[in-house]
Amino acid sequence: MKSARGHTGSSSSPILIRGAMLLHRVAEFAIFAVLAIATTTIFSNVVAGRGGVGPVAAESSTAGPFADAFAPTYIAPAISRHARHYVSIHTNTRPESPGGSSLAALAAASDVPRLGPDDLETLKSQGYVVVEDFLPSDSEWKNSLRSDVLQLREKNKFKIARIGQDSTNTLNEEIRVAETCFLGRNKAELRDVPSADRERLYDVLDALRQDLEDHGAKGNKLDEGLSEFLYAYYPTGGFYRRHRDAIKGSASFLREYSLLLYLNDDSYDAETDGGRLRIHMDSGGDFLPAGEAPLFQDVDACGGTLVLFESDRFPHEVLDTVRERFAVVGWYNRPMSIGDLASINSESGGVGDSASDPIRLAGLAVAAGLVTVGLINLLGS
Ligand SMILES: O=C(O)CCC(=O)C(=O)O
Ligand SMILES: [Fe+2]
Repeated sequence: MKSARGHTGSSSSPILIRGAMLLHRVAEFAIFAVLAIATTTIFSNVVAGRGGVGPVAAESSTAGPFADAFAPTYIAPAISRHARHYVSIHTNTRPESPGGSSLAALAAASDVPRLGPDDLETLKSQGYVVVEDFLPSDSEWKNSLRSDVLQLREKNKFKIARIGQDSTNTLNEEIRVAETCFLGRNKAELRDVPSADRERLYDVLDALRQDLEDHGAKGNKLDEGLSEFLYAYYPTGGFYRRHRDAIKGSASFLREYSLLLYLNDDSYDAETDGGRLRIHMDSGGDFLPAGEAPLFQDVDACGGTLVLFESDRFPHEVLDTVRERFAVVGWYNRPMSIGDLASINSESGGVGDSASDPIRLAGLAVAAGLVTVGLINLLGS
């Protein structure tokens, strides 16, 4: 017995010790991983200004060879040039978020337009939804937001829009001719031009985020601080050629839903004024694959129309404008995970407009460093 116990003891003890050591290292790594996520979150929030609606991030994705497999899971409508295939009926009194949310009361109280159950269902089933008259045509507020755009342009708050991610963020006037102004509740650059209408816009964007989070197809949490919103102004002769909003391997891949809310005035007529949004449904990325027939849906950029789509599914473009064109553009992002961190750092860098890039990248680098140290500890001894 004794010798058996002794025998057992002498061979199992190293196993136990190794097991304990391994557990210790796994725990160590877990702590590093948590620290890494916390660091990333803190940096995201610092950069985003921590308001409901954060500023930030790279503008839309860029041209480049298409790498990802793209397999639509729905049958798109027949090729369309100037027809809207889907029009969601909007009533001026939007129902509250079906599941109810902490924002529902606020939304109802301040007359914030919301998505209806049908809109959410359509988004879920086809990956995009076009909601005409999300802001009713007689909405004074829509006109006030357009005035806000003009006011911010006058105060030089708009920049010539760039394309691409971070360090590759380039001015390419063959791809895009537009001006943008990043938005966010705590955006320092906008503090000297306050606007109650813009504050209301943030409420609407927050409420939409809540609806998407509660009832969207993707089922992921949407990160308040990482969401990105901007005003886009296209002069006459403006456009934005075919592109994707979410590119694998870059921080734009955190984008779950793209949002467009048009602010054009009631006399806008897509037939004569141009500037339609074209949503592509072929199997390509930034380009239509050779030999494949074009398949797309055009959306008139009528003031008050809201468009939402899954960011990683639909290449899209803005057709040439014949008159100035106004839009709110945005992306609802999911929180960043360790997996994202690894893939973002191994490829083209983090999210960020040119001003916030270095900070964000430093944050990502610290976070990545912590993960690496954790890994080294785990593998090392
Ligand atoms: O203005 C629009 O309709 C689309 C803009 C867009 O696709 C973008 O900024 O990524
Ligand atoms: Fe886009």
